[in-house]
Amino acid sequence: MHALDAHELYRFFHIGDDETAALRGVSFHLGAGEIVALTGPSGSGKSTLLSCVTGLDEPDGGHVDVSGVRLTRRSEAERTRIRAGSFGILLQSGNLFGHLTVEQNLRLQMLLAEKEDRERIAPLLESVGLLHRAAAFPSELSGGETARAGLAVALAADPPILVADEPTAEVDRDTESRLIGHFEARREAGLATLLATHSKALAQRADRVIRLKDGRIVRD
Ligand SMILES: Nc1ncnc2c1ncn2[C@@H]1O[C@H](COP(=O)(O)OP(=O)(O)OP(=O)(O)O)[C@@H](O)[C@H]1O
Repeated sequence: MHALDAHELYRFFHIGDDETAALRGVSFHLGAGEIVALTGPSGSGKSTLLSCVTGLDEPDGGHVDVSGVRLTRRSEAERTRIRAGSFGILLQSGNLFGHLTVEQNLRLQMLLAEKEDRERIAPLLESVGLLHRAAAFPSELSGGETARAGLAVALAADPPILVADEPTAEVDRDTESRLIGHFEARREAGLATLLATHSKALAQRADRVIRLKDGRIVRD
């Protein structure tokens, strides 16, 4: 049984008479202890796929299983419950609550996943270069700091599946290697990691690369 299974996912968007087929029959799996990099040009469907596999969006066709449990076409409450127990998620829309500090956002994530561990907060913030911003509110962070705080939140509860959209987009090289270290530690711990990325350095360290083009998986 895989940590994540996507079966023949389709997703269409309509604006007026125009239809965009963002996903056209995408199937893949993600094993425990595996890092998979999702690559492809802008508009190829990466973000749509991440939203569908986490149950934040519903595919128009196909389905997603999380550790063998069907996530697709469940009630919102059930999807939320499965998501809280299985996923750490950083999408482009962000994952920080604006009325909470960076540290409070991390603690909330741990509470939601029922894995509170205050000892982990400082080392985690340090590793993303944000210890000095623990008491800051999201509105006080730069773009790069926001992305790193969001990644710390997604990692906070050691989720069985980490899903992150461009986790190293706005970081310098040193921070990127530290973040890659986090992903590799997850691999060692048998946790699954799915990363949409344009970073060659990151894709090279993945166990597998899945490349999307026009909503389909293609070979390089
Ligand atoms: N909510 C939406 N409404 C209409 N069209 C959408 C919507 N979301 C995505 N699309 C379209 O679906 C296609 C896939 O978009 P998606 O954001 O998944 O691509 P991407 O590979 O993540 O791109 P990027 O690398 O630029 O983030 C694009 O043509 C996009 O314009």
